[in-house]
Amino acid sequence: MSSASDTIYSLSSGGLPSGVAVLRVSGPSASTVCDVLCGGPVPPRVAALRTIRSRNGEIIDQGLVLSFPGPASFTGEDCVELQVHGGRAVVERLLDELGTFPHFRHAEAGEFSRRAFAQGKLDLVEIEGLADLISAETEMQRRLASEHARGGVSQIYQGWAKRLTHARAMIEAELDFADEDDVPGSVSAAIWRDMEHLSREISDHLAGARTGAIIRHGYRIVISGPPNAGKSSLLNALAKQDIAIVTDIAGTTRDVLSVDISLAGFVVKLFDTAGLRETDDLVEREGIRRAKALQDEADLILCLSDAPHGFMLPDEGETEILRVATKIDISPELWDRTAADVLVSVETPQGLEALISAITERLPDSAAADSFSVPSRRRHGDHLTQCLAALNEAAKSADLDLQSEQLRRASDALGRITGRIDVEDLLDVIFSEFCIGK
Ligand SMILES: Nc1nc2c(ncn2[C@@H]2O[C@H](COP(=O)(O)OP(=O)(O)OP(=O)(O)O)[C@@H](O)[C@H]2O)c(=O)[nH]1
Ligand SMILES: [K+]
Ligand SMILES: [Mg+2]
Repeated sequence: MSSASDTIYSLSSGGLPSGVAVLRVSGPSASTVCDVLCGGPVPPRVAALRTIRSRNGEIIDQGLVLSFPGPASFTGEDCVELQVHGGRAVVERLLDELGTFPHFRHAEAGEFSRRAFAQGKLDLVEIEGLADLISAETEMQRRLASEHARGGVSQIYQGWAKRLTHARAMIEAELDFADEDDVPGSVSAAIWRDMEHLSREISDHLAGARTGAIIRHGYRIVISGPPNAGKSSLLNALAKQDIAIVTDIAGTTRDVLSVDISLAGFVVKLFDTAGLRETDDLVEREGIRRAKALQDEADLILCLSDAPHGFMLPDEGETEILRVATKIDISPELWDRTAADVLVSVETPQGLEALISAITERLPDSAAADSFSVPSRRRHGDHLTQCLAALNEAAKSADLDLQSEQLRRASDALGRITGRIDVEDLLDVIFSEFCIGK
């Protein structure tokens, strides 16, 4: 049975063998590791070079020992870290040895972070940021994750929560003293002015959710157009890899093909799709259905055509579209300046740089100072939307009781983002994203 009173341990560094392996221990008995295996206590937060011996005095390894007495540690509990040689047998032996300590057990995935949350060292947004930081693969993902992990976004939410609490307190006061004349009406007016500002701030922040999603999940570009427009050829050219089959037979691509490329620090997901046309071929029809479905989820659609009047623009939807003229090596004279947004040929090749620039221009602006203070997850966006709805309800209502109740809802919604309230059901989901040792 896992219990919070256990002392937990695990390898916290990556795959073995490695130059150095870091083993982490956290819990009430962590410091006994220094006493029993490392020849005695070590000074807090200073690396101490020690010979590490088993209980029966056999030398296991020599390494650095660090002690972080709680609460000034990652988990908030007493922690000890052993930096040893990263050989499999060394690590195995040490883990075995730690397993023999009373009330010690191996940590579960994310358990160190979960303890940090339980001890109030980190809130949920910071923890999610940490999980993202560990899995970050692009520069933008790293910057987004870092902003969340270091508490920048939590600070914003805390500031908002404080203003909501203040507003509620003032309204409650007005309720309590409604019969008396000594609550100045201007207090209430000032509160509602601030709530209006708050509402706008939250809306602006919510508008950044798309940026957060693009950074985490990638910017989705669907390549579409009639058969033989050169879609697969363009995918291959942009990916600089021979991924999709290219032939002069119309209807070559049926399944959706996808490849990730990296652009200006973002993950860009390119999708090659079946050529759009009327057909009785069952397989091709399914491919076309999938192609159209994908357009709905796209951030950008590249509509390809090798003839000026051949563009098949989607009928509806708000997705941005770029008209890309293809194969312009064949008959460049067909194309006047307004017929397409970009002109390319994969043969010569030409126009690919211009196409890449046009795509890059449409990526979120990473230069703005607050580009990374955006909601990074769906759950944040959902709670913020609830918060905003309650706030707007409160502002509309003339009844003090209702105003107070709606403001309470608004701050509860904020509290759920950082995990201050009512998130028990969420915890397993969030911490399961972690690897063991974090
Ligand atoms: N000259 C020239 N030919 C091209 C160019 N791009 C593609 N082609 C040719 O056009 C034909 C069709 O290209 P694909 O890339 O298979 O076209 P597609 O749009 O994926 O076709 P489907 O998958 O069948 O819908 C192939 O024979 C390509 O070699 C280009 O820039 N210049
Ligand atoms: K083809
Ligand atoms: Mg194709």
